Amino acid sequence: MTHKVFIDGAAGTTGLEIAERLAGRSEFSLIKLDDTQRKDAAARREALNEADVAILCLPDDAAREAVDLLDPASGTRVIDASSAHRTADGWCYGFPELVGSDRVADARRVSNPGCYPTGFLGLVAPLVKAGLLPADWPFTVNAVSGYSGGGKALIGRYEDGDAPAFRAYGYDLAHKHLPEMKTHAGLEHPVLFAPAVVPAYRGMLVEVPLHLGAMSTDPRADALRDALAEFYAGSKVVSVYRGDTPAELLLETKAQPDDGMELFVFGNAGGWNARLVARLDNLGKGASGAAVQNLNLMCGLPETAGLHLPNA
Ligand SMILES: NC(=O)C1=CN([C@@H]2O[C@H](COP(=O)(O)OP(=O)(O)OC[C@H]3O[C@@H](n4cnc5c(N)ncnc54)[C@H](OP(=O)(O)O)[C@@H]3O)[C@@H](O)[C@H]2O)C=CC1
Ligand SMILES: CC(=O)N[C@@H](CCC(=O)OP(=O)(O)O)C(=O)O
Repeated sequence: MTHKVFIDGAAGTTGLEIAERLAGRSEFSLIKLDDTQRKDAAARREALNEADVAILCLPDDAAREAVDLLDPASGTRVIDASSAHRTADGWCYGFPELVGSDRVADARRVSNPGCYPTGFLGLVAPLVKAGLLPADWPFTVNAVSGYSGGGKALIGRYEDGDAPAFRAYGYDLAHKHLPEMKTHAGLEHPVLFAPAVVPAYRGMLVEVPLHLGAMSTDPRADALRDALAEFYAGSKVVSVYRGDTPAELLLETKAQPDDGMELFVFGNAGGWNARLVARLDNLGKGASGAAVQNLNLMCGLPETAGLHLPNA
């Protein structure tokens, strides 16, 4: 069976990387709109309703509009890469390792996680669920992202303009990723989120520093690492680092696409402090790779087919 897929926003950063991952896969045929039609509501409506699966790679408002363009009787299933539906009723949060592959496979509406939340939730959600980290803890997230995380506009600023060496932002403390981090980790308080951008195209480090000794659950770093390793034991996408503590974690300026996510747990000798770190590609598990993983599941195909993974 060939699945008809329409990428709405196919000319954008996330859309192009999804098409690249689907190229050459005979299980899918892509519905394409040319440059004169790609923002035309009538053409998009037709393509959206013709598709078996529509993947929305659009700004939030345009993603909501795309959902409105769907005929209520349409059988089209949706994967939304935007942040429009990540905590919305009736949408499955498209993080199969956390919500269960079966739920994604059966869903009609799947909201792809944000790139930063993928790192944060990948680290924290299983540990809160296991009772190792308290749900009422005031979590902090420090993160750096490659500039493709900001889509075409930020890519233009870095590649055509005067690229800053380091760009910290989010000082309004109201980043759009806050609701999904709180909701899907099952937290009582919003996280304190400090994002930044570095002059590399792709890649991110998402770090959660923890004062373990001040927690009611009094966990140890080794126990957190063991719990994460057990939780992701069956995953081909998420892995937990078990080696010696590296002196540094690096993002490469010319990194290749990578759809995996590696989790690290570092702790000090006294057991008071820990740093949880996720290393991922914002366009891999943070966006396009995750969308293709979800698409595979929704179409009953091997979960990691077409992904940029060593053993896929
Ligand atoms: N980049 C990343 O790492 C990640 C992105 N996302 C999310 O994915 C979505 C897409 O992001 P990204 O690919 O980076 O963004 P881009 O800006 O690179 O691409 C968005 C595309 O949508 C097109 N577009 C805008 N409005 C409409 C419309 N009304 N109808 C049809 N097409 C439209 C744009 O057209 P034009 O080319 O003319 O501007 C552009 O091609 C966003 O919601 C983003 O937040 C999620 C996780 C990570
Ligand atoms: C570097 C950069 O600008 N990143 C984006 C997030 C990218 C992403 O995850 O997209 P969603 O917002 O759809 O989740 C930001 O901070 O707004």
